[in-house]
Amino acid sequence: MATVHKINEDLVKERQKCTFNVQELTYLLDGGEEVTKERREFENILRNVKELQDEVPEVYLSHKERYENAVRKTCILQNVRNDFEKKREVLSPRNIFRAGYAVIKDVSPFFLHNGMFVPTIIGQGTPEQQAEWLPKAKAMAIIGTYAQTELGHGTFIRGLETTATYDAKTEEFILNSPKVTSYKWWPGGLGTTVNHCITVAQLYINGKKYGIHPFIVQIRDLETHKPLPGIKVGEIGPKMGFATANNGFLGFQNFRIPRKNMLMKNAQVLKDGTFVKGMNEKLTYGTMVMVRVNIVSDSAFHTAMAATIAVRYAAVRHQSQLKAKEPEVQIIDYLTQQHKLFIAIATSHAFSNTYTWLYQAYLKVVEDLGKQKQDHLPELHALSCCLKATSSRDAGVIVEQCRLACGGHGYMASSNLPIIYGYTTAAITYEGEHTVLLLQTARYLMKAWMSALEGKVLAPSVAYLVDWLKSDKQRWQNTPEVIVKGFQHVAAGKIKDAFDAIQKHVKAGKDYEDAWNLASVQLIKASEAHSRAILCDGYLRETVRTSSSVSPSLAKVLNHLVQLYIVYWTLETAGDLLVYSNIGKDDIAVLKEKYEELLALIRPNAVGLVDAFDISDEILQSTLGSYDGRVYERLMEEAMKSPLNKEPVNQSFHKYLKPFIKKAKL
Ligand SMILES: CC/C=C\C/C=C\C/C=C\C/C=C\C/C=C\C/C=C\CCC(=O)SCCNC(=O)CCNC(=O)[C@H](O)C(C)(C)COP(=O)(O)OP(=O)(O)OC[C@H]1O[C@@H](n2cnc3c(N)ncnc32)[C@H](O)[C@@H]1OP(=O)(O)O
Ligand SMILES: Cc1cc2nc3c(=O)[nH]c(=O)nc-3n(C[C@H](O)[C@H](O)[C@H](O)COP(=O)(O)OP(=O)(O)OC[C@H]3O[C@@H](n4cnc5c(N)ncnc54)[C@H](O)[C@@H]3O)c2cc1C
Repeated sequence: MATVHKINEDLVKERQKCTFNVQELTYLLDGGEEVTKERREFENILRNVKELQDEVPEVYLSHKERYENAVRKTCILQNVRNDFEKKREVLSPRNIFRAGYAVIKDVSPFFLHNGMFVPTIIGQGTPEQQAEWLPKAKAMAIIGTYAQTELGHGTFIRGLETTATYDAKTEEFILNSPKVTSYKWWPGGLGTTVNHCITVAQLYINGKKYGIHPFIVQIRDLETHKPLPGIKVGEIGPKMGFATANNGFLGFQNFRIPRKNMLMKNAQVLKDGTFVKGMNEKLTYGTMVMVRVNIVSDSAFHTAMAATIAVRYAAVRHQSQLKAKEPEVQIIDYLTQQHKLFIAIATSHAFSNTYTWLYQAYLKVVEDLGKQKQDHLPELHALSCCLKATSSRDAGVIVEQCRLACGGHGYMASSNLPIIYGYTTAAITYEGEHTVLLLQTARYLMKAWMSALEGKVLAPSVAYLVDWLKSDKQRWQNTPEVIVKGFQHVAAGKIKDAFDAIQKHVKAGKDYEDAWNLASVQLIKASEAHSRAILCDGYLRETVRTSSSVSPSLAKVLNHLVQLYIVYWTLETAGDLLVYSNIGKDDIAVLKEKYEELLALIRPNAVGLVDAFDISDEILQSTLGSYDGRVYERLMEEAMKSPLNKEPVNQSFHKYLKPFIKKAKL
């Protein structure tokens, strides 16, 4: 029988202090009691699968062993999931995503299968193509990835070099990787796991180039798993994180695939080689838009993980005295510690709230596209780009801040913060590099500004530009609503400045493209300001909306959090607000006090708030963040698992140290 340990006394006291119902918040964050129950039930089943327990912590395994262990466990996870779904409903994607962390400590080698391979078949395939591949892909009879990036190009996908040349005689495409730079590089699972992939390649028909399109390609034999003739595939080697994601490379040499393997929901190639244009060539980029939306939710979860670890640890950890002769204090009672941590909790809520409305906006665009309507696509693209960029970047900063808040122990692998940092920061680069995505949003903002100047009606997310042009700056008040307006004024001011900078360069004789480049630092600043205004506005609106449907005690805490988020960012960007809004120095002084008040209000609920994220110990994988707070015991237990502690004297002593010391004595 498993030993039941006592909960750390500090944590017991913290939980007693909590002023709201933790369970109620968990249900709210999950999207309903039923979702929470389903999640817990599934996590509980996984917890009891003996084969999923690691005898040796993964960190001590070699690169190869780690990968093999990840494949082994991912297969078990998939089987458990299939059994679960036979008896009950299909698990929600977020619940299966979360549970994955309890199984694979790092990133699953199957990750891109569900993350991008299946969604691309859904988003880019015709009904016939979906009927052919989806059942096999969903059942995992075929396993795939998304192979777009190449050694030479990741951002500029119009520059991809893999070619798909149509041969009308055989009704096939011939895939080739003409140069080393045209090798696919990065796709998750490609190294040694998948047997299929979506390959994004330049289409050629009769010598004419038709741009990039997605193709389904089988790359390995389904029986032997050997690469098919004409395929060169392998793993790219160790990275900063993503240790078990099995990222790979792939090259083609006159590799033939049938015509029906080009995903043709948008553009088509007919049997005779006629090219039929799609409604909008950018619809080929659809999977990326979906993943960017999802990354906002992932950023919320990664932030919640780090906050849970660091807040619980801060409640357990005592260090230094505030006053002489008094006991050492819980480090959570240092205001500087609260400053580091409470914004982590609020940020996770801000991203969850943002994801809720952004996902609805995404679904609406998908529905519209089905009716051949694409009016809201540019706005969704602009929003998904800047919110992916900002949420992943903020999450990276927050996770690192949480690590620092745990002092030396945060640097231990067993805290799990290094691995969380590894996959959180990867998201800043993948699915569209940070700066590049901010610049995509900036393109939209420049057009919006021009439309505003022309007096046109703007899309809701940029409608504030019209208000800004119409009215004088509002009289400043230190209320969340007026502060959000202030963020909009900053965004509008920076958008205008960037626009004017481009115009100035153009007037001085520069090409528009050069002018754009010269103004691009201002452009990314405008995009960042726009993101912050959107995040604060959306978070405030969602909180107001949900507050009416939850208990008054929970509504109060949610209100503290959203205020904290808004005031935190006011103080962080005070310089901008002083330039672009009516805020005064005195207002900032008042807000500094307000911020300290909010920290004090949140303090009794800090542990309750991270408990409400309801991240099980199996998912957290952290000596510092477990529910029972046995921090020191767990650190010691984990240390004892080091292979170096398995023998009293390591052989290197006899081999190297002893002769070395002897020589030194002579
Ligand atoms: C078990 C679980 C355990 C552990 C998991 C742990 C951790 C993982 C955590 C979370 C991950 C969660 C989910 C993620 C799932 C998978 C992700 C994993 C790995 C990442 C995979 C990848 O990275 S795939 C490759 C992604 N690549 C990119 O994103 C490339 C970026 N580049 C581009 O998108 C484009 O090239 C571009 C947009 C930068 C430029 O394109 P282009 O040159 O063609 O366009 P222009 O700039 O000239 O613009 C022309 C007009 O087109 C408009 N436009 C551009 N894009 C779009 C679009 N997508 N939709 C609509 N419109 C678009 C643009 O706005 C221009 O319009 P104008 O009106 O201004 O002309
Ligand atoms: C962990 C991980 C997993 C990945 N998984 C996959 C996968 O499964 N499938 C897949 O296809 N790809 C994958 N990728 C690749 C990823 O999508 C690309 O790395 C990413 O899109 C960035 O492209 P890049 O590497 O070419 O960077 P680059 O574009 O070369 O960026 C280098 C620098 O140049 C700057 N830059 C580039 N273009 C511009 C511009 N127009 N204006 C201003 N600055 C610019 C960038 O801001 C950056 O600072 C993965 C990457 C990582 C790190």
